[in-house]
Amino acid sequence: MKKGKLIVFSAPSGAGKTTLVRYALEKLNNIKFSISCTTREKREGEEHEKDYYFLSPEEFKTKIANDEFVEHEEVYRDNFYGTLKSEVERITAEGNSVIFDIDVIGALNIKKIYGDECLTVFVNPPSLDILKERLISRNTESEDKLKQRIDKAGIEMEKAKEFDIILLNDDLETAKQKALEIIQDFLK
Ligand SMILES: Nc1nc2c(ncn2[C@@H]2O[C@H](COP(=O)(O)OP(=O)(O)O)[C@@H](O)[C@H]2O)c(=O)[nH]1
Ligand SMILES: Nc1ncnc2c1ncn2[C@@H]1O[C@H](COP(=O)(O)OP(=O)(O)O)[C@@H](O)[C@H]1O
Repeated sequence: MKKGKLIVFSAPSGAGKTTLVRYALEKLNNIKFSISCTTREKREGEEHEKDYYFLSPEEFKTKIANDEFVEHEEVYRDNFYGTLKSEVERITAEGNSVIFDIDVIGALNIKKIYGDECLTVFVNPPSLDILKERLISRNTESEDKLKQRIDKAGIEMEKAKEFDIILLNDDLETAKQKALEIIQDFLK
């Protein structure tokens, strides 16, 4: 059986990585989503064990103590996120490749661990103003959470050059097709 590879999509909040990752998962059957753990509250429409493993801070800390994470971080104030070793093992053991939707630091850490077996894709918004508009129109964040995400975006965008590929998400259809091409090319 061919060993699975790792594809990491990353971007500032609101750039469109979740939209692109969901599209790729719909279209390609040899990639599976790495479900992360998080301590943030569940948004409307999200499901436990599908979008995230929604954990209490205590449950999250236990997993850190038991060394269950490949990487983990406090991405936003008081909100922890982490990739489980068991997710990567489960998916690659089935012969599938893993697709991640994680933050910029997490992405670069995964790349350090897995090297050439891993492709990092930075989803670039056309501009910071458009990023803000998308986040506002998604309508999922309080004023405070929105500000945290926007404040972090500039620093995250400076890291784009450390990624294997930068994917511009301006016209959504074009970006979706480009995302499929990038993944299929890497998995060839
Ligand atoms: N390092 C790391 N970041 C993660 C993980 N899971 C999700 N994230 C990132 O955490 C950030 C916040 O995610 P989320 O709360 O879903 O908000 P959104 O980006 O605004 O949709 C995003 O950049 C996610 O990609 C993970 O396992 N590890
Ligand atoms: N190319 C695009 N043009 C317009 N809106 C977009 C585009 N890509 C994504 N969006 C919208 O922008 C918002 C943020 O996208 P999302 O995938 O949640 O971003 P992220 O996961 O990076 O935080 C969502 O409401 C999504 O529908």
